[in-house]
Amino acid sequence: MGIRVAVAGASGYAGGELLRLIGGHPEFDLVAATAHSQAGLPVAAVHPQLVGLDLVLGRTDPAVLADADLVFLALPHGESAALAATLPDGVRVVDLGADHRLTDAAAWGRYYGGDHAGAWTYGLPELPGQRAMIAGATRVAATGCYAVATTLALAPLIAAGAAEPDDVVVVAASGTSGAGRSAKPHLLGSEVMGDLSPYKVGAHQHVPEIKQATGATGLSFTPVLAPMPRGILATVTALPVDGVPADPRSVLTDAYADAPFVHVLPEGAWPHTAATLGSNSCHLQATVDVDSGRLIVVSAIDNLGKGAAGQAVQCANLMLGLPETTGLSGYGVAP
Ligand SMILES: NC(=O)C1=CN([C@@H]2O[C@H](COP(=O)(O)OP(=O)(O)OC[C@H]3O[C@@H](n4cnc5c(N)ncnc54)[C@H](OP(=O)(O)O)[C@@H]3O)[C@@H](O)[C@H]2O)C=CC1
Ligand SMILES: CC(=O)N[C@@H](CCC(=O)OP(=O)(O)O)C(=O)O
Repeated sequence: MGIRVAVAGASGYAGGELLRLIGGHPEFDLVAATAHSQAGLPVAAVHPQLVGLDLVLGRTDPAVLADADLVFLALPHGESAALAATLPDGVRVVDLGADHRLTDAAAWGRYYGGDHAGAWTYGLPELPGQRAMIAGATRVAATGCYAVATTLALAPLIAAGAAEPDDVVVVAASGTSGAGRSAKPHLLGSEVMGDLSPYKVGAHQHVPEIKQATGATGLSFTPVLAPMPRGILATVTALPVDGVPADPRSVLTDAYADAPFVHVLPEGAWPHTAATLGSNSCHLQATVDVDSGRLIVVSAIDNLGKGAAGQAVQCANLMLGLPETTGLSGYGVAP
């Protein structure tokens, strides 16, 4: 018997990707997968890509989950905190939702509303010192999808004193699975195909999370919905400190020398989403804008991989004393 893991919210997009990764993980045994409106259905009826996984979705009930060694929560914002509070201390928990990411209660109230449940250990192993923090934690709040792509691009530049923290501009495009699987008119094929549309302009909930994770003090973030199922491409620009650009690419290369899933691409090669699909990788490239002198970093991830389920498994591996790469691939699926 391996390590007993359970997934709450298994009928959703992030939950489905978790089930796929757990199925290929050499140390994990899936003991429960739960849902809400779709409880009672076989997993393969909800996720046809998982045919052969003979399990019925249970109800999201603490009694079903408490028997696991580790529980992944892939629930809508606001649902994780109440459930997690009912799980025994001995059960490790990785929450893919936002409930426990922010340390600042005022920022939580401004962007999410309702009671602030308090912060857990932040689940981005590539931040300095964070790998050890995650390894010692029993509760981890995995990073938001846009926050993964942006933070991996920006945090080393601010930490190295290469980028001014007070004037950061990010424009990031996401595939539609980033919005979850529940039916919404603006996500219909007829609405999305052939279109690029900005949304939550000037008021996206990942702004306080990115500022917390990177040390940025002034951040303009514009998300764009893109006509593809998966992937995030974030373009991050910042002013160089004292107006003198350091080589941003070498700052990133040094920062991620020991990070198995972050790849600074060869000079001249630029990240694109298709190359990261199905992987737990983040692809980065950086340069200095010849006109404005701003530092530019482009970052690509699979929002359901490094942006959600892959990153959650990476954190779970660390919490359980396994190599962080166990059961995860840095290679994408193409074409
Ligand atoms: N999609 C993404 O790219 C990313 C998502 N995340 C986070 O992961 C979490 C899940 O996201 P995602 O998979 O996209 O969402 P989905 O909408 O695709 O799935 C939501 C899941 O939660 C269940 N659910 C819905 N309402 C309730 C409720 N009231 N109580 C308990 N369970 C409920 C659904 O069950 P049922 O279908 O049976 O109703 C389903 O299993 C969110 O917190 C999201 O922010 C994080 C990073 C990236
Ligand atoms: C395309 C789209 O709508 N994306 C969602 C991403 C949010 C998400 O998935 O939540 P976390 O990453 O915070 O968990 C949005 O912009 O709100």
